[in-house]
Amino acid sequence: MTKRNALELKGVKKNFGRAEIIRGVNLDVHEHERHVIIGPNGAGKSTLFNLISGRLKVSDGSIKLFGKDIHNMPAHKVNRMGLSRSFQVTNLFQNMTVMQNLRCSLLWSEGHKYSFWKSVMKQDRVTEHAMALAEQLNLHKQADTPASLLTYAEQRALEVGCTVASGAEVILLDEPTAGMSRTEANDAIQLIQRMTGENTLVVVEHDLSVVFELADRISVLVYGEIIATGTPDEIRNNAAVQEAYLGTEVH
Ligand SMILES: Nc1ncnc2c1ncn2[C@@H]1O[C@H](COP(=O)(O)OP(=O)(O)OP(=O)(O)O)[C@@H](O)[C@H]1O
Repeated sequence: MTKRNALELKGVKKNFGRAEIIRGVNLDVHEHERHVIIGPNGAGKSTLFNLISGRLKVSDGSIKLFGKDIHNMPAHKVNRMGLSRSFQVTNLFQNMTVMQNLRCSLLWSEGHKYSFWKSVMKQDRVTEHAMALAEQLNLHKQADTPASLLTYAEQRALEVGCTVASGAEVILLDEPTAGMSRTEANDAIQLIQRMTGENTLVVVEHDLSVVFELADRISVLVYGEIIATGTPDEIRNNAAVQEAYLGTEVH
């Protein structure tokens, strides 16, 4: 049975001035899969994420989310259509507590405006859901702690929690284990696996042990082009990938 595509990129290009940074990317991300994008520094991974999430306009080509065109839609509309990009730590509400951050994302998923925040704060249902998420994130003991006082790893966990709480089916995570110790990174992978269950996940990641642990499929972006897409084993054994990027790291 053919798998439904959550995301479909066809001939996507992005120029900055005369520099062509994304050079005709074709990429299918299947529904429910964990798809990791790897590539050397400057390959264009962040730019690709910015194009998918609507932060940047494509210069050419198309991007579909569950069959609907989303390229050149503003980021908030792409988000409303079911795609959420992990907020960087700096985008958490730093002065708000863990619970308030989670509530905010839950309310966004239900379409409330932030201006209704105070009245809706009383809703027991939202509170219960936020507490359940805090427990899943192992942040329930810090439920009333402002985000700014959490450790770095806890902030990244909360960021994942808020992304999941926002109700998107497709989740983009940008280097979710960057700056973490090995133990923290392992915990973060487990948390991502636990929290994102049935979601479709697209992840940019540098740490190859994380990549091979997390990915159902991997795409390798080199110099603005995807040179290979496949299962972790296929990518490990792909001669072009080894030559262009992975080199001895695989071995
Ligand atoms: N707004 C911009 N204007 C001009 N050039 C840009 C812009 N954004 C990115 N670039 C250039 O595009 C190229 C790809 O950058 P990008 O950040 O997408 O790569 P990356 O694969 O995410 O790199 P890294 O792994 O180091 O984060 C780089 O040469 C960068 O300088």
